[in-house]
Amino acid sequence: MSGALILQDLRIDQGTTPVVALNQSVAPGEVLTIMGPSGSGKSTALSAILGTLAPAFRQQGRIILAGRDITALPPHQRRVGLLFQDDVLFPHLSVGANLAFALPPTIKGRAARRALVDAALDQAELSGFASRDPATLSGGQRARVALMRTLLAQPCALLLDEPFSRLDASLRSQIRSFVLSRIRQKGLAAILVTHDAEDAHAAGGPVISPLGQPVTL
Ligand SMILES: Nc1ncnc2c1ncn2[C@@H]1O[C@H](COP(=O)(O)OP(=O)(O)OP(=O)(O)O)[C@@H](O)[C@H]1O
Repeated sequence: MSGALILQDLRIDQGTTPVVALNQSVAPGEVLTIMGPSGSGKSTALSAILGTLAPAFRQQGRIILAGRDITALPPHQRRVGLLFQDDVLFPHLSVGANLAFALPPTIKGRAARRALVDAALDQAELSGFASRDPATLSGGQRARVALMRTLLAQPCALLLDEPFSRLDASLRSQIRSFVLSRIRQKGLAAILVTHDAEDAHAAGGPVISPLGQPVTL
């Protein structure tokens, strides 16, 4: 299911200091980029959307995803996926089992679950990798499996927290294109947090600070 992610006067304060102030609508398939110096509130904005904001902060405003007000929902009911730089696969599970673990429990039956895992591996150009040990994958292969695992949970929106920063330059642009093409193909509303102007440029959407000011690249 896809739909817009609407941050309606989302405001997060720490004491009397505003950390996040966003009034923004992200269309299906669009990527909003949030940039800013260390400590400026980028991760705080993502935590609020995920539903994991620390108690030290005060939150106001509403978060609407695909027509549903998710502001007060617990994280597992929000259908918001997260991809981050240290995304690790479970080392004791095969690649296929790592992917199957992410599938919603509503998808029943071994054959149906297996078919979805195989289709995800195909899309990641990793057909035949289901029984592989994650430790035997290259960095790029691991990054593609981590993305497919996030997508198999069938999120409506995808948050990307510096997801490419551990990859070297050539792999970075390859994985970035792969991630962006999946976002467009699935029509996911996405928010990218990055320090990298090239990432922001490739994302193609608006670029703003956690306080909602436009950022010039
Ligand atoms: N759990 C917490 N409890 C209290 N204050 C916090 C907590 N997490 C972050 N902060 C503070 O909130 C502010 C925003 O932090 P945040 O992590 O959102 O910044 P950031 O832009 O993501 O930084 P970085 O680029 O370094 O990851 C900072 O002043 C930080 O010290």
